[in-house]
Amino acid sequence: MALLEVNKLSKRFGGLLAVNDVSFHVEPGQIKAVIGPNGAGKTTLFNMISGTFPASSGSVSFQGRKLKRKKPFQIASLGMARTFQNIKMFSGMTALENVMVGRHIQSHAGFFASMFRMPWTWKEERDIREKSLELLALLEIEKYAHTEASSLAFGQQRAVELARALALEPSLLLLDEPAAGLNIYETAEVGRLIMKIRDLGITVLLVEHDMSLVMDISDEIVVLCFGEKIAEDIPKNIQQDPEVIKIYLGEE
Ligand SMILES: Nc1ncnc2c1ncn2[C@@H]1O[C@H](COP(=O)(O)OP(=O)(O)OP(=O)(O)O)[C@@H](O)[C@H]1O
Repeated sequence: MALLEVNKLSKRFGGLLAVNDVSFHVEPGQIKAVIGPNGAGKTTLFNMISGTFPASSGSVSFQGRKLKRKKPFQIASLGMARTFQNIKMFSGMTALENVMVGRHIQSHAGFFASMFRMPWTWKEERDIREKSLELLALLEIEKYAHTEASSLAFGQQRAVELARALALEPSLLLLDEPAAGLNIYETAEVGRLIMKIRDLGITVLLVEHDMSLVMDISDEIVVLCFGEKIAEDIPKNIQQDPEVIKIYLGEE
């Protein structure tokens, strides 16, 4: 069974059909990418999958369950975490605290009880701290655990963001332009981290403009153009697809 099924999904904004009848599957353990020129509908598609806004028609199923009318936090608690195009660190908080916030969302005690340090939350707090440090180590940024997150280099902030998303213990990770704002070295690093995350058994769906990253790490690619899916294949075939070449060269 597919982990995620996108079935005839459409989104209309007034007279504009931003996503038009798009269907695809994401299989467990895959890295799947959605690409397409500016305005192709990639972010709109992501927002419908993660519950940011409802689809005009069509459906999304996750782990065999339809997600209709579920709010983003409900979808996240089912095991689908996402990151955003613009990195959003909690200001005034260290890298570790940023990850701990992600973990608190799914803790028993709840965010407020933990904030006020109720006695019954102490053990849970210690566990959350330990698990968050493990995630920082996994993403190779443990030495920045106690540095204010917003003062880190972009590539390191991206890694903190990935750790914070992993703190939800997702089975599917949605990444919205993970290489946005990164230089080529940081992009290569993020690519390596994404593959490391996949190797832990976490499925990844990403939207990305950086073609070398997409071609390097994806198992399969969906190409959108003016809201429609025009191709879906392995990277080697996408690179040779005449229609895909035309829209990218046309864009240049
Ligand atoms: N909230 C909205 N209201 C009206 N139109 C919108 C809205 N969000 C997106 N659009 C339009 O829908 C189309 C698809 O936009 P979307 O942001 O999904 O594309 P994209 O592929 O993510 O583009 P980019 O690569 O530039 O981020 C565009 O024409 C955009 O102007």
